[in-house]
Amino acid sequence: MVCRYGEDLKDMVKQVKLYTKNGKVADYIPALAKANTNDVAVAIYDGNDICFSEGNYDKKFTLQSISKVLTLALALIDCGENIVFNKVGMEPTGDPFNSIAKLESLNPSKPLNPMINAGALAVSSLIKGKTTGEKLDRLVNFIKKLSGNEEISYNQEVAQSEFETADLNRALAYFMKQHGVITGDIEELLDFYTKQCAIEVSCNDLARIGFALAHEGCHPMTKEQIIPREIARLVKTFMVTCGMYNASGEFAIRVGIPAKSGVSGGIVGAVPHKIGIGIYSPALDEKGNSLAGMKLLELLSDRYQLSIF
Ligand SMILES: NC(=O)CC[C@H](N)C(=O)O
Repeated sequence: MVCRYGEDLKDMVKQVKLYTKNGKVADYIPALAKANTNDVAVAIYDGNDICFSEGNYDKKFTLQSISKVLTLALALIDCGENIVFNKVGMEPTGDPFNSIAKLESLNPSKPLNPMINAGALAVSSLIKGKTTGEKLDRLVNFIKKLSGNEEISYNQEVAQSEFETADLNRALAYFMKQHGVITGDIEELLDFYTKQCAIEVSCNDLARIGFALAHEGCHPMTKEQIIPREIARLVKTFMVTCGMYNASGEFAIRVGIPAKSGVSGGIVGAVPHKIGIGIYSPALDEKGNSLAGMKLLELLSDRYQLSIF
């Protein structure tokens, strides 16, 4: 395939593969420990139904924290800004993604933003649906539309593995219930949250999701407005300020692309009005971001002047 990014991507993937040696796959969710540390894959979508891909770009992995961007968009569609931001704030934390510290020290104890686990749990509790199954179906359908992939579903083994070991997330959720941030049954919420995190995608899917976000929530083919413009703008802003957890500041300086990572090693990037990027490389740094993935985004940003700043 003759393309603008083709040869460059090959070189870049080769370069960043070295970084995988310095990272570790997440193992606090036991099923994630099976990932192959050396994997690096990337896909870029420019809206012309041509995906420039390199590495094992069709390999499936779970969304993990990337799902937080999508549940935020859906909760905003479902409930509107007032209700959502009554439960969760808009400020970066500077703390690890699963930290409980600020929940206790702040008054009221509402989570600082929707990209940390506490905030994401509060947001997930707002998704409309009578049962966990109904909520999950709505979320999966939303992701099917954004990615244009009808096959999207969740990985039961990863969901179960996280559900059985998610005691820190349980603690966050019970703490917030005690303080009136969350209402409803916490085990049901954990069931939904761990399934949402276990939704599987490939780099190609992520690149298409990134593209839709980059183009104000509009589907490139059908031109359907899947996410209202204002919500797409809001979500991308959170990706810039909080998308890489407590590495978001440095990432904004070095890369400058609205992006969201997950502990499976995935990253979605949305370059406004240009391209969507999907990356998979499960070797993580100590903050839980894909090492080779972040380096690859830095190379891409430099090479094609993709920083929004
Ligand atoms: N940073 C992440 O990707 C975290 C997501 C993971 N499911 C958790 O809640 O711990």
